[in-house]
Amino acid sequence: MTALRPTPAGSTSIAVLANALSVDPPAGPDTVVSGVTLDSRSVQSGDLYAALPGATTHGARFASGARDAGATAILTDPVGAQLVAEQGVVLPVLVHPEPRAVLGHLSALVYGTDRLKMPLIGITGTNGKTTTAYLIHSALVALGRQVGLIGTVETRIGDERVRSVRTTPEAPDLHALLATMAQRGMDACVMEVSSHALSQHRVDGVIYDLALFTNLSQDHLDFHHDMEDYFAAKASLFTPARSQSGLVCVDDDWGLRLAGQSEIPIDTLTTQPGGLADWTVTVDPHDPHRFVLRGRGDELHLVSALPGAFNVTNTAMAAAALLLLGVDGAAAQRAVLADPHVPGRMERVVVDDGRDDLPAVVVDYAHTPDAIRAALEALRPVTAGTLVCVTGAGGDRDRDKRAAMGRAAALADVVIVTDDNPRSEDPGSIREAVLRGARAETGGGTVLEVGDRREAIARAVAIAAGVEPGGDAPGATALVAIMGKGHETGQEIGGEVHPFDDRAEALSALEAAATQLGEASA
Ligand SMILES: CC(=O)N[C@H]1[C@@H](OP(=O)(O)OP(=O)(O)OC[C@H]2O[C@@H](n3ccc(=O)[nH]c3=O)[C@H](O)[C@@H]2O)O[C@H](CO)[C@@H](O)[C@@H]1O[C@H](C)C(=O)N[C@@H](C)C(=O)N[C@H](CCC(=O)O)C(=O)O
Ligand SMILES: Nc1ncnc2c1ncn2[C@@H]1O[C@H](COP(=O)(O)OP(=O)(O)OP(=O)(O)O)[C@@H](O)[C@H]1O
Ligand SMILES: N[C@H](CCC[C@H](N)C(=O)O)C(=O)O
Ligand SMILES: [Mg+2]
Repeated sequence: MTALRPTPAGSTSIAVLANALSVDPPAGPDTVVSGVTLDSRSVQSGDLYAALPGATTHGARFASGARDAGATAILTDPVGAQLVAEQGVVLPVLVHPEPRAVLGHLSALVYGTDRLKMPLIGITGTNGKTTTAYLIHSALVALGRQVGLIGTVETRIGDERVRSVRTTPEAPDLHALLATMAQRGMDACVMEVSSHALSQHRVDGVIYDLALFTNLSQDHLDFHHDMEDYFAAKASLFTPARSQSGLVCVDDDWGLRLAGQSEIPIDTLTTQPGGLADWTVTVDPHDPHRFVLRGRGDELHLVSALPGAFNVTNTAMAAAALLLLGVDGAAAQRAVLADPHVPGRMERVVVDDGRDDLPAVVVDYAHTPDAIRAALEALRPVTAGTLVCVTGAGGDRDRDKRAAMGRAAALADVVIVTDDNPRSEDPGSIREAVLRGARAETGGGTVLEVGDRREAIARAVAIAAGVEPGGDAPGATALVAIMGKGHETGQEIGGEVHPFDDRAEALSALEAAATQLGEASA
C-alpha cells in the first residue's frame, strides 16, 4: 500500500536508526529518513527500503529498483547485504540478522508512533474480528468520535476509505497509517490483528490499550505448524510488549486457556447460560437478538442488529470493550444500537422492486468449518423452506480445513460446491476435498458440484426460487447462503484476479429468477 502516508516529520536519520539497532552507522554523511517500506515497488523518495528474506525471494534482489525509486538507505540481513553489493548499489546499508524483527521499532521511530497518544484497540481470533471491529467503530462514531479502522475489508480514516490488501498491514505501512490517523485528529483506532501479523512482527512497536480475543478454531494450518502454534501466535497479543489490558471471550477452551495464562490484566466474557466471567450475557428467551450484558456493576440491554448467536457474542464483546474504554453504560447502550453495516458479513441481497415471491439471499464471509456451521445454524431458524449453501475453499491456504468445511456445509438441504479463489491450485482438486466432506456428512441432502462460481450462484438462486427443480419448499421461504468471499470484489485464478462480486452475482441471479417466475405466471 502506498497511499495514506503521513506528512514526513523529517527528524530521523540513518545514524539515529543505527543507534537504535546498536550497530555502527554506515560510512558517509548522515541522511534523513522520511519513510519506510518493505516493497521495492512502493519506495518513495527518502525511504528506508527494508530488503527482507522471504519464502519465495529475497527483497535485496530488488535493491537497484529501490535505489532508482529514491530510497535513502537499506535495512537487510547479511545475505541481503551481499546481494546489494553484487548489484553495485551504493547506499548506506544497515545490517541486522533479523531485519523483520526490528522493522516495527524502526518504523515507529521514523513515523513518530513511539509517542502515539491515540488509544488503540486490537482484535484477534479466528472468526469475528472484522465484525467486532465494525461494531466498535460504528458505536464510537455514533458517540461523535473520530475513529480509524484497519482490517480485512478496508482502512478508514474519518471519511476516507482505502481497500485492504491484507487484514493487518506490514509494519511500515501500519505505522504510517497510525501516524496519518494521529495527524488527522483521530480519537482512537480499532484494528484486526491476524495471527500472520503476530508471527511476522507486523504489529511490533505498537502497544494496544485494549486487546480482544474472539475465539479459536481451525484455519491457517498451512502457515502455523499446528493449533498450539496458532494459539501461541494469538496469545502473544496478551503480553506486556503488545497490550496493556485485554478482553477475552471464554466461550471456547482456547479462550479459557488464554484467560488462565495471560500476562496482562484481562476481563473475561461469556455468553454461555450460567457461565462464570467478568461479563455475562443473558439472551431473551423470546427473541434471540435481545440480551442483557452484565459486568463491572453495569447492566446493558442490547439488541444484535446482525443475525445469529455468534453476532450476540460479537455485539457483547463490542459493548464490553466500549465500557472498558471508559464509555458510560447508557451511552454505550445507545451507541451499539446504531446500525453497523458490515460489508459481506450476513449481508442481505434484495431486488429493489419489493417483490415477495423470491428467496432470501445472504452473502457471508464464512471460510472456516466453524464459521460455516455457525452461519448455517444462524440461518436455519429463519428459513421455513429449503436452505441452499454455496461454498468452496481458497487455494494456497490450509488444505486440512476443506473437507471439514464441506461437512459443516452439509447442514444445508442443498450444498453447491464451487470455486473460491483457487490461486495457483487446481480448482477441481480443491472442490474434490470439499465435496468429500459434504457427501460424507449429508443426511439425505443434495450435494452438487458447479465449478464456475457465477453459474453456482445462479443455480442456487434458481433452485431456491423454484424455477429449477431441487428444493423441497422453494419460493419466498427458501434461503440461499453464499459463503466465503463476502466483501471481495475479485476472484484469483492462476495468478490473475478477475472482477467478481458475490453480491452483484446474487442480484443478477435474483433478477433472472424474477423474470422467469413472471413469464411462468403470465
Ligand atoms: C505467508 C505470508 O504472509 N507471506 C507474506 C510475506 O511473503 P514472503 O516472506 O514469502 O515474501 P516474498 O514474496 O518471498 O518476498 C520477499 C520480500 O521481497 C519483497 N519484494 C518482492 C518482489 C518485488 O518486486 N519487490 C519486493 O520488494 C517483498 O515485499 C518481501 O518483503 O511477506 C510479503 C511482503 O510483505 C507478504 O506480501 C506476504 O503475504 C502474502 C501475500 C499473503 O498472502 N499473506 C496472507 C496469507 C496473510 O498475511 N493473511 C493474513 C491473515 C488473514 C486473516 O485470516 O484475516 C493477513 O493479515 O492478511
Ligand atoms: N464470533 C464468531 N464466532 C464464529 N463465527 C463467526 C463469529 N463472527 C463471525 N463469524 C463467521 O465468520 C465469518 C467471518 O467473520 P469476520 O469477517 O468477522 O471474521 P474475521 O476474524 O475478521 O475473519 P478473517 O480472519 O478472514 O478476516 C462471518 O462471515 C461469519 O460467518
Ligand atoms: N483472510 C483469509 C481470507 C480467506 C477468504 C477466502 N475467500 C479465501 O480466499 O480462502 C485468508 O487469507 O485466509
Ligand atoms: Mg477479518
